[in-house]
Amino acid sequence: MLKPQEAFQILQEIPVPRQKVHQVLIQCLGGILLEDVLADRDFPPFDRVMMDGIAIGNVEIREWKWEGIVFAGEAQKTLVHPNGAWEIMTGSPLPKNAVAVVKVEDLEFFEKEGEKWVSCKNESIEKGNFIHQKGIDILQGHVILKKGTRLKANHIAIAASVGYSKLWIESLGEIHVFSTGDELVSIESTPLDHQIRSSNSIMMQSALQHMGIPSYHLHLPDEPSIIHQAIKFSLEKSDILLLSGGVSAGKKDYIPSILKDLGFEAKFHKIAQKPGKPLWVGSRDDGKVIFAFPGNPISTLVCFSIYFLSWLQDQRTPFPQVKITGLPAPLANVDHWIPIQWTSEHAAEILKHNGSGDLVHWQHADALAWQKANDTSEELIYFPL
Ligand SMILES: Nc1nc2c(c(=O)[nH]1)N[C@H]1C(S)=C(S)[C@@H](COP(=O)(O)OP(=O)(O)OC[C@H]3O[C@@H](n4cnc5c(N)ncnc54)[C@H](O)[C@@H]3O)O[C@H]1N2
Ligand code: MOO
Repeated sequence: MLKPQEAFQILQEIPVPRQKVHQVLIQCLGGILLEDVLADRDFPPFDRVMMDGIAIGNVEIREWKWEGIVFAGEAQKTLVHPNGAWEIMTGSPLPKNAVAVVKVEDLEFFEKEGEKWVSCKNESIEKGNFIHQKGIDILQGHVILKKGTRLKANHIAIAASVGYSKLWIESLGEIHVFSTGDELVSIESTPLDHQIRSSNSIMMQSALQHMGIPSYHLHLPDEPSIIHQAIKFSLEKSDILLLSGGVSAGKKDYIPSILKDLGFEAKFHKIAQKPGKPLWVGSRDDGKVIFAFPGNPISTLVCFSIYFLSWLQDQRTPFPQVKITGLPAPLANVDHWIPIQWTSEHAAEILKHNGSGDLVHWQHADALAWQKANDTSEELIYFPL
């Protein structure tokens, strides 16, 4: 049977299907930029005041005549008197002829002969203080975001600031998530004795949502014709499908044969690992990819976190070794994913649990330690959860 390491290698060969879309900015997070984004003006576009206080033209004196007040959003003023000061707010354009800004905390405003004055006790005032100089960040026409950037929240802010309300990106379309099994009922239901509430799909959907990936969920009964129809229909709308349940050896574990009927080639089915042995991953000639996870909640969690996310993000590598207390003896010929909880920065202990159907004891898991088959070492590499 395939080892986890071999499964990772196979996954690397399966391209992640992405679509080219001109997407509204709010939905661009996580997408890959297909165009250079240019600065439409200098940044900042004017000498921007960085502190509430006064703008002055003479840094040698400590008393200035008040000339007026300017707020952010008002057009640039002019400092008329060489020893004058404009009262200014953060974000306002520096008045013409001003060379420095002094913070309000260092100032005292007072009246002299019916006129308003301002003084400062601060000894060091230098030209340029608290002025965000026009064009110092970037000049108009220069590339502010490079093609190929994977968009994070800060990139979205930059695109907005240079006037791009839409971006050409390569993005994942909606991922369709299926739970399967006649024993499962919705979260809102009161289950009968032999039923359980479905938890796998919401676990996956919430993780996808956190990554900014839209998803759609459907629950399917253990009825081959319905499963076939629903998956066929989904494949017209979605490039990536995630399924849970129905992939092991039970009489109603129809998923692998249905996926074969729908034209999918199994890249692998079953990995020599615990939990998550019956994981099925396949693709079709048109680039569609399906991950069918073993139904036990922990098996889905482990396979989703380790295999699916590493494939999707093309970047998850295990973390360096950590010393773990309480490790069980290694399994013969089967790699073991062991839930661990941190006890200090570089050490962890194992969590005792009741197998891959036990969500309860796994709630404290910080990471998954990777104990390879027959490996007796006490230091293991791990994936954070
Ligand atoms: N004879 C064999 N039996 C089993 C094998 C095997 O190799 N030979 N493998 C075992 C392993 S390992 C796992 S893991 C499970 C996986 O089975 P399936 O993928 O076929 O999943 P189901 O049978 O449909 O469900 C298993 C278990 O998980 C619960 N489940 C399913 N979906 C959900 C959901 N959305 N939310 C919460 N819980 C879910 C389901 O009720 C079952 O209790 O097979 C072993 N058997
Ligand atoms: O994959 Mo199973 O998780 O060992 O129960």
